[in-house]
Amino acid sequence: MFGRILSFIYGVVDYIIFLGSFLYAIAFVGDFWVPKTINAGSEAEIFWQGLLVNAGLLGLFAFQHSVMARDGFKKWWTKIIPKPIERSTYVLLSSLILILLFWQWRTMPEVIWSVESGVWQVVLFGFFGLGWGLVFLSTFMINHFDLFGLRQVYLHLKGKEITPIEFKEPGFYKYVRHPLMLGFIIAFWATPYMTLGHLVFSIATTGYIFVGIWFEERDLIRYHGEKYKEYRERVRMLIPFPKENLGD
Ligand SMILES: C[S@@+](CC[C@H](N)C(=O)[O-])C[C@H]1O[C@@H](n2cnc3c(N)ncnc32)[C@H](O)[C@@H]1O
Repeated sequence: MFGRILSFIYGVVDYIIFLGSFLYAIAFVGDFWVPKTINAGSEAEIFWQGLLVNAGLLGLFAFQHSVMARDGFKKWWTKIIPKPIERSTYVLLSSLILILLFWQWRTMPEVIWSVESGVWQVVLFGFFGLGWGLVFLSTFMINHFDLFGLRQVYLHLKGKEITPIEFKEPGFYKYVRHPLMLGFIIAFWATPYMTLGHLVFSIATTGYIFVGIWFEERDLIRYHGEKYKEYRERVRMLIPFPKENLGD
């Protein structure tokens, strides 16, 4: 019982760290409210140095996120750490790498575009908010508490078996297969003030999202077989229009 309570506390603490880093990410990318943002903080003296540091930070996040989410890694990893805290540990490491990124990010202030019109600024901020809203709501449509490890430590606390999440098509998932990723793409690109640093961030994260989707769908087909294949035939990856309307 003691171990179960400890696992639960570990899961809750990880979730709080995740929530803090997620909220910070909104302000970091949006370039408001917090002292260190994508455009505010330390600038590398040599351009290539800054680019290398930023690429390294983004690469580290992508590497951790991709490797630790794979089945083969999980099988090996759960011989070392207990299964109920596997997801929480994944979430914790992701959050810590994000915090490292916020802290060590080098600004690259060269302006790529700057929207002066007040109306367009509001429109772009609206899309920025819409993107984050899409991310947040999509997590609840799949299973917010499973994605961030709380469900697993709760079931363990109650002495119940940890069952996998079934394939489903709730809410936004009826229109696109990856609404959460679509939300990130919108939030990362919708800005009235695009600097070179922000552009590097947006290009790298968008590229990584496509790689992540490829890996995720490979796993989803393995778990859910024909059901997911049929879903993929019928529903688009990211563009929320019925397939037949765009004729592919
Ligand atoms: C961070 S969520 C992202 C989901 C999706 N890629 C998106 O952008 O909305 C990743 C988890 O969602 C699960 N997942 C993705 N689509 C699903 C679906 N239609 N039904 C159930 N689980 C799904 C994957 O197996 C994975 O564990």
